[in-house]
Amino acid sequence: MPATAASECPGLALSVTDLRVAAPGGRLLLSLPGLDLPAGRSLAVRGPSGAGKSTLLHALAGLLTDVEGAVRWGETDLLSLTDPARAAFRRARVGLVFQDFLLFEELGAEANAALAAGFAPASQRAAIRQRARSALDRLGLGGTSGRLAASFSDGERQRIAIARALAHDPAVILADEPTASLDRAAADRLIDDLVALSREDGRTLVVVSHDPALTERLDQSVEIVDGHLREGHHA
Ligand SMILES: Nc1ncnc2c1ncn2[C@@H]1O[C@H](COP(=O)(O)OP(=O)(O)OP(=O)(O)O)[C@@H](O)[C@H]1O
Repeated sequence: MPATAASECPGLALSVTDLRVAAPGGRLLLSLPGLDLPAGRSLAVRGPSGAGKSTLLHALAGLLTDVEGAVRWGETDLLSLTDPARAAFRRARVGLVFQDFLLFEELGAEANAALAAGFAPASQRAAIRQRARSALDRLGLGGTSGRLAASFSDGERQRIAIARALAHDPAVILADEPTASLDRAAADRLIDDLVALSREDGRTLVVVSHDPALTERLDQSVEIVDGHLREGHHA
């Protein structure tokens, strides 16, 4: 499937310049002179354990405040925003799929996927619930009402987490090791789903992963080693 034409692309371009993240004690965790990703494209972030990959993803999400440099998504310079403005940007534009699934066990798939509806203005709730339902359908989890989150397999839980990230129609999806706890078959299905979110929907996708079956499917890849960047591109 060809990439969505740029004019129709709902994704946002990423531009990182001179990013520096330090631990509270002052140790430098990440130093990135520059990183660019066009709107609607996908980027794999690889590297050894402890290299700074999750730190980068958190910085791209605007979840770290003690950060120097610039992280721009489209026209928005994340680090220049106030905390509430950054949180509002994240809610509106960024879908997060992080390692621990953070599902509410006592709720079903749809209630988990549509969680954002509970915090959204009344006028947006129906649309969020509708998108959560259609994301679950698309990910093969439609018609599961009556089952609690606890009854789903790890692969299914990961897909519920993706449906939740999609429920507010984000321009950007950030995922941390989305296939880490899955068997090969479930991981491969999830990879197809993730790639389609970028290739077919035109969302910008950044995925931290050790899984070559995933990283090789994305448009670009970078390697982080000891807090520093090594860059490489797929054809
Ligand atoms: N708040 C913090 N205070 C001190 N050190 C931190 C903090 N957050 C992360 N680190 C350290 O920063 C380094 C990078 O961590 P990060 O989680 O980004 O690595 P990673 O590449 O995602 O590793 P993994 O593949 O194991 O998840 C690690 O040495 C970690 O211990």
